[in-house]
Amino acid sequence: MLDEVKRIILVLSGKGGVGKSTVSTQLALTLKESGFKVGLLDIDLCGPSVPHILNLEDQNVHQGPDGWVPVYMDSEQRLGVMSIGFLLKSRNDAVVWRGPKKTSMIKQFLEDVSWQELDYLIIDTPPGTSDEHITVMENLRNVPQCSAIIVTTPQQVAIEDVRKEITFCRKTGIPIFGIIENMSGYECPNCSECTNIFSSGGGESLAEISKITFLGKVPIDPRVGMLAGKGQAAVTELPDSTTSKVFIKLVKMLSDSAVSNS
Ligand SMILES: Nc1ncnc2c1ncn2[C@@H]1O[C@H](COP(=O)(O)OP(=O)(O)OP(=O)(O)O)[C@@H](O)[C@H]1O
Ligand code: SF4
Repeated sequence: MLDEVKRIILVLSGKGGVGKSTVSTQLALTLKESGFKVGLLDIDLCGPSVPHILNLEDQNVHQGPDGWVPVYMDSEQRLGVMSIGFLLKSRNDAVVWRGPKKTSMIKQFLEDVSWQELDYLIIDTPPGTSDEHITVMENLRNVPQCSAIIVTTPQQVAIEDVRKEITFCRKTGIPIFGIIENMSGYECPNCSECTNIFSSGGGESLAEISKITFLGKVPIDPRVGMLAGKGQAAVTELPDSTTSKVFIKLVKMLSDSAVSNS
């Protein structure tokens, strides 16, 4: 049930492993820490990693009178989470469904979760442009205040896939809020020096060429990798890190754009 959701952000990536779930979870946690009411919906049916990242793997969802009740991260219920992972017996259970079954599962995820009132619903999608994306786009096309954040790494191969993602959003009519470049250089946990091990700036230049807002560069930071599995936010655990600053800025950009749209 999306009637009480003020704003939906789809998190997309052209390739797997670029840090889409890390961005989705850190964005959701930063929004929660900034005082918003947030939902995080993981529709990566073949590799749901959100329950693991948020340390919620032993949790189950149950049916309430108004639909599935999300798993809450906190007693004040400021961050609710729903993932196919909660419905699988083990993290290693693969979901081998064909198109129609996947489509109906995603529709249920979009329609039957009892989110209550939310400022933001973050949707973590699988990589690429699959059946899941088409179903989500078809169902959200007419929802006001729905936009996409595209996650990429700086390398050329990832950038090529992002171009396809941009075309997909433009064809399906979902506005792109911006592009975020993850794994952009390596931030040393000791002295915070950032070294560009690979190329850097590919996402930024693609954003410029495509006239899309660039949302920032998140470096490879081993400490951020270690937050996965603990459910902790970079903004609270690593407040001085570049990652924390990028997410605080992103939340401000989202809030400012909500004000300018209203
Ligand atoms: N900025 C970062 N610094 C350090 N480690 C990171 C960073 N971003 C992601 N990682 C690590 O990289 C791995 C892949 O990240 P993540 O699961 O977020 O990618 P993904 O794009 O969602 O992958 P998939 O689509 O295959 O599920 C994880 O182990 C994660 O902890
Ligand atoms: S970046 Fe600085 S602290 Fe990190 S390994 Fe190099 S010299 Fe040492």
